[in-house]
Amino acid sequence: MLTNNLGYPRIGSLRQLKKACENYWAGKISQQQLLREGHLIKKANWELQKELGIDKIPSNDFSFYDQVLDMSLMVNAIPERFHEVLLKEGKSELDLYFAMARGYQNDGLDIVALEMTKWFDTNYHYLVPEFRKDQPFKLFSTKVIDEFQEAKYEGIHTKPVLIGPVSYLLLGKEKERGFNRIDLISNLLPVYLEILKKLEEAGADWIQLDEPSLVMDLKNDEIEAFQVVYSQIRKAFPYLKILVSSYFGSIKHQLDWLSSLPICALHVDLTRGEEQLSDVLAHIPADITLSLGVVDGRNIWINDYSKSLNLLEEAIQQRGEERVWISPSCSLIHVPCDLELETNEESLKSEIKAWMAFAKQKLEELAALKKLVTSRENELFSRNQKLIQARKSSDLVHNSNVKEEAWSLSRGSDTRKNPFSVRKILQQAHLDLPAFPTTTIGSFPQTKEVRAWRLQFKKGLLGKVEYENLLKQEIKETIQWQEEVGLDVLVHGEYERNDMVEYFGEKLDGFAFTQNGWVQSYGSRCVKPPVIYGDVSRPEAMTVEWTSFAQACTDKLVKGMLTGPVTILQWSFVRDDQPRSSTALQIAIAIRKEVIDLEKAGIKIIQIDEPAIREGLPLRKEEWKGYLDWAIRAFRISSSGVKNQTQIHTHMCYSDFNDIISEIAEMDADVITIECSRSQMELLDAFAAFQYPNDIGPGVYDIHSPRVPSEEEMVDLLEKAISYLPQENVWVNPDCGLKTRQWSETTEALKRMVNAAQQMREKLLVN
Ligand SMILES: CN1c2c(nc(N)[nH]c2=O)NC[C@@H]1CNc1ccc(C(=O)N[C@@H](CCC(=O)N[C@@H](CCC(=O)N[C@@H](CCC(=O)O)C(=O)O)C(=O)O)C(=O)O)cc1
Ligand SMILES: N[C@@H](CCS)C(=O)O
Ligand SMILES: [Zn+2]
Repeated sequence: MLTNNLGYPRIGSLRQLKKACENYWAGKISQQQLLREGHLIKKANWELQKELGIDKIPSNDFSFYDQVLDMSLMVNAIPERFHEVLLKEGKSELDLYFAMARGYQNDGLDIVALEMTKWFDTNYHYLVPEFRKDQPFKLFSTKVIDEFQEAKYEGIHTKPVLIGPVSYLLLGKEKERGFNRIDLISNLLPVYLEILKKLEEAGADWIQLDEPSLVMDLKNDEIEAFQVVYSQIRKAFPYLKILVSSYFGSIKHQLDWLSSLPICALHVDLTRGEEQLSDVLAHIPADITLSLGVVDGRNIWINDYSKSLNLLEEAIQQRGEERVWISPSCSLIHVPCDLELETNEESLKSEIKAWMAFAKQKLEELAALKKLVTSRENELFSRNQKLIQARKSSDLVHNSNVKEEAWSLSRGSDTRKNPFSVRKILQQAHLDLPAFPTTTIGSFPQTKEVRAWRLQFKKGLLGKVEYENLLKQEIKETIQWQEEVGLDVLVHGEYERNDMVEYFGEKLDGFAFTQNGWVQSYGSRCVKPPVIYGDVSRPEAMTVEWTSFAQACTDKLVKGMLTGPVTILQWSFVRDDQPRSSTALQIAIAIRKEVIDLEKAGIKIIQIDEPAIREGLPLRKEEWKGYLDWAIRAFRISSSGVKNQTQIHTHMCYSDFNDIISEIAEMDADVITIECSRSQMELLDAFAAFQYPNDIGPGVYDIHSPRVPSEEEMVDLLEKAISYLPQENVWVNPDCGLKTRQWSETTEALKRMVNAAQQMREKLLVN
């Protein structure tokens, strides 16, 4: 029986890739140095996997920015606006690649980046391929072949990984009307065939084609595309072994037609739909190898060997050891690299650490399971089972007061005192805001200085009072600056937060956090998801002091800034010993208390960010209702403890709301700010069609790109916005927080944004 890995984290265990990319973008290192750093990470990953005894080691799982963007470059899906980059002196394929990811504002060019969106239900973001009618494809980037050769040169025979052609098309977007992107399959397939030919010539035997769209609801023409693609591949390459890999859910609903797909191996995610195994065994022909994803690639808890071995044994009995592989459920890019780097008892108690496994430890688990399949009479097994039992009964996990509070929550705790129409009038009187009120989403640039102060504080090199005074000075200056620019609703800037989820994780009981547990979120940006191990409660106020300080610096309104329960849940590693809904409820109660305390402290506007509500949506529609019921209720519980006059904002980004607009309306936030600029306000279609009643701030400034939009662009976007929405409901704001931007970009962009709002007021004779 073989062990099979689908993908390994590519950021480097100390985030070497982040640092190298950012240095390259800043012109501090050469392209050669960047490529060298990439090579070192790949080499280290391949060697580690070999050392740990992984039989099928992936290549092309590395990426300098994003694996979907890599595919777009491979098949030459490069929108025309980027073509000029290569004509500029000294610009290479890699510069073109980064231009597509980040936009390009240089050498007299001003090019908007590709759109970015969530990778299925994860906190990873990919760059959306753009498709046009009858679009031709051709082989452009040979990265997959180069990386196979690179590994071969290091003495490692790898299994190249590509996103399968059907999922690649489904992940993209039609950029003009009158066609369906799946119809491009006949143009795309020849490029895949050409690549497979080159890989075969280079000596590859197994190829992994990731088709995560298999876990979604597929239309007939999409199923037909699967059938055409894989039979053509088999016809062209009778000796190449194709592993089709599904993940993030069950494929039970596809088995009727999947059973006749001419492939050599199929990967299934048994951590999400363990019950599918018996159906898979019954439907998938016995000569097809099954790669069983028994080790959770989305969470950090140790594997329960007893449970995994039961599944593996069921499969082995049916089709023999040689036709069963042991795998993580999906690529390991969604978990941090190495638990051994966690040595701080204060943030992660050793008792809890013993229940956890990161990417490296998960590979060790695969190797252990391979050993244990022959016999459980082994120290590895008994030690594992002891830890599983210890976690179940640990006092660290259970808090009866918290459970009691959740059970006894009074009826009506999830409803504001009056409907929005009443609240709007009261809030207008209370807040006295102009038409097209301007605001920002919360964070201001997290400069090197701010991060360095925090690092020094954490290392004990800076005292608490000194650290807090530095942050207060920063807040004071930010407030003054916002007043000067003329923004209407100010924010304190979130300087005290390392991250909008990790910060709350550090303040709440029931959470542990890591020193080095980085996971890629997009490009060079990483997060350290906190670990929810036990019942959640709020020992003390978390943001009141900072917000009150900011409010004391100005007569203008300062908006309190919180992260919502669903987002805290979604962006943490969660408990797997109770339903997500129970954990969400506990967090909601904690946030509700914070909202009430902010109101008591005189804060009149409070924003509860919920960018991950859409991301948490189950991948299959039939499961949506169950999720939305508890997720929306959690938000409502967190936000409904305040008076009518207190204005509740929420914020969402990277999401398409078309299909959940009525639930978004049920959240009943007084104002919702959303990301809209890259998609040119397309998202507002849904709000308009639904006649969304509350206020909306459609983002007019794409904060993911260093590019500064012009005032005219923002006016254009606002004009578009009021063609969808009643103008009295429209707010003016960027797409998201500004923590990743430089001050120079922020200053210019926000001045232009305030001017754009003023232009709208003048044009429409409102104030
Ligand atoms: C809004 N988004 C968020 C998502 N998920 C989150 N958990 N948080 C989010 O804000 N998902 C959707 C979107 C987009 N995603 C991201 C994700 C990450 C960032 C981001 O800016 N990340 C920062 C890291 C933030 C952080 O924790 N910083 C630490 C500093 C740690 C550090 O690097 N220290 C250095 C020393 C300081 C220095 O010299 O820079 C060191 O130790 O060497 C902190 O502030 O304390 C990133 O840089 O990747 C944005 C959007
Ligand atoms: N308040 C947060 C929201 C990010 S989604 C910020 O401004 O960074
Ligand atoms: Zn956001």
